[in-house]
Amino acid sequence: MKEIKTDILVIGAGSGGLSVAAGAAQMGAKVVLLERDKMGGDCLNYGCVPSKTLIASAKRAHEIATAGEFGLTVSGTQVDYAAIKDRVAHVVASIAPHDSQERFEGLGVTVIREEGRFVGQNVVEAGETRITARRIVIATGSHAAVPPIPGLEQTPYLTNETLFDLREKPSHLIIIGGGPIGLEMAQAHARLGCRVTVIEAARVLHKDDAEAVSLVLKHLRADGVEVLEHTGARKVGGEEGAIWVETESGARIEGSHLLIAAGRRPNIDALDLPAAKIKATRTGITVDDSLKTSNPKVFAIGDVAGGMQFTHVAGYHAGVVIRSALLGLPAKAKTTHIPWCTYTAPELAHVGLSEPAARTEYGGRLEIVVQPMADIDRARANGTTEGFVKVLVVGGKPVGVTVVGHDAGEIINFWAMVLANGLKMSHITNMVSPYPTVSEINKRSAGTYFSPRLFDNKMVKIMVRAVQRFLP
Ligand SMILES: Cc1cc2nc3c(=O)[nH]c(=O)nc-3n(C[C@H](O)[C@H](O)[C@H](O)COP(=O)(O)OP(=O)(O)OC[C@H]3O[C@@H](n4cnc5c(N)ncnc54)[C@H](O)[C@@H]3O)c2cc1C
Ligand SMILES: NC(=O)c1ccc[n+]([C@@H]2O[C@H](COP(=O)([O-])OP(=O)(O)OC[C@H]3O[C@@H](n4cnc5c(N)ncnc54)[C@H](O)[C@@H]3O)[C@@H](O)[C@H]2O)c1
Repeated sequence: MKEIKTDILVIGAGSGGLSVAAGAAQMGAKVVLLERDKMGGDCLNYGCVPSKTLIASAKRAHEIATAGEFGLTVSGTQVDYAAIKDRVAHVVASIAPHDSQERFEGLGVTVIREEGRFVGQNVVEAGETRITARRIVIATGSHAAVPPIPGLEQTPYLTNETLFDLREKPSHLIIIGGGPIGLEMAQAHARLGCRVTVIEAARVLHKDDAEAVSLVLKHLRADGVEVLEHTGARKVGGEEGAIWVETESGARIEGSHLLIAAGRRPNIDALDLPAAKIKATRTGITVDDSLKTSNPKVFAIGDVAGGMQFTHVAGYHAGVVIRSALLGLPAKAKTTHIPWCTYTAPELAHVGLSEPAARTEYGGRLEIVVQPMADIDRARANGTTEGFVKVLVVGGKPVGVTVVGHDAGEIINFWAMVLANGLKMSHITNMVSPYPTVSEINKRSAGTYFSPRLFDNKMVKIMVRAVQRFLP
């Protein structure tokens, strides 16, 4: 067995692990990085990148199908599902060099392509190598949770790890789970000409603003997606190409393919966490707000830590750990300024408190501003008038924002900046937005907030009359 001593050992070369490894190595630390599968983790290989690339094809298909509204006649469009998957693979391959073993070795990281397993409090074995580290960062991510539905184990099904390799277009895709994965893939497939049924045990996108979700649902249904809510899958069966699902409400759905998108489980089974006295639950490794596990020499970041499961959160966690493990500075991971976006059409994005949480916390002090997209001239020109920005304001400061509409994920960036820096609505009125842009909606939201204060205010009217009397 080969022995290595290092400053930092990172287990998992996905969004979180790669960011820690790159940062630590470039700041002069000795870094060892373990990866048991593909460099780049879920986001690059089985998650964000392939899903958003597939959505891009679906968006084109939809634009062509609705070109008539813009005075264009298009005929004879064919969907070549295999060619779309070729493009998905091509885009993944074009990003892969950034996450590659070669690039990281070039940064001075020792990359070992083996599975890591704890054999002591700060000792990990990976293949024929034993690594002893001053600090260890677990960034092993998550995998698709497969619910214990009778018959599922004997039935062929897809997960996010196999969906993007599928080359024959499903004639009828049944999806169990109406979270971000389920809905993004449902709409993309419907727009590519598949029949799609989503079975959701609770309500779809249950973490998001209910009013915004209902707009998303309206559009999904208009695209032909059948969405069954508040009913779980009771029984599943069938064979390749002929799958059936019975729901708790008694419906029987027959389709060609089944996608399981029913949440995530942390990748912890191979780690032998008890050997390092690290505590975990079903949802992830237990961490404090500095991302330390129950073993103070070991951190856990990203999906495996069981909190918000997004690439940008894994990257943010990496920064917190670098500050603490490398520079010895106090660092805490917060969540109130973390945005997210579900890339359906319309997109649905959020940052900060939800409306129910803000009501509980602030009661009567909460003010709500809703700015419709239809008031924005550029949205009219673009034909994307559906949607709104909803800002939850307390004492002049936004505490939560939901955006639903075209490019909501782009618009939420602005509000992420506002919340991260504790800016007020008055700061937003100071800016000037170029006309005509869709992002004008942000400034308009601040205008909508201040309008009643300015225009429905007796004192302002009295003051203006008085000033007008004395002005030369
Ligand atoms: C279909 C889909 C779409 C998504 N879309 C988005 C999106 O649009 N935006 C967004 O922000 N997030 C999205 N996500 C979530 C995002 O992919 C994850 O939050 C992100 O990848 C988590 O990063 P991570 O570093 O924690 O884990 P990962 O990126 O999964 O990396 C973990 C790595 O650890 C390796 N590993 C595991 N165990 C071991 C071990 N014992 N030893 C060595 N290596 C190990 C794994 O092989 C993997 O490479 C999506 C996820 C899915 C499934
Ligand atoms: N755009 C993005 O940023 C993006 C996209 C995809 C995924 N992600 C990340 O990946 C995570 C996982 O996504 P997800 O959609 O799998 O998870 P999720 O947990 O958000 O949604 C899973 C859904 O499946 C339902 N469900 C579970 N068991 C079921 C059953 N037996 N029958 C019917 N419904 C059932 C749940 O009620 C839930 O609504 C997300 O929470 C998010 O953090 C992000």
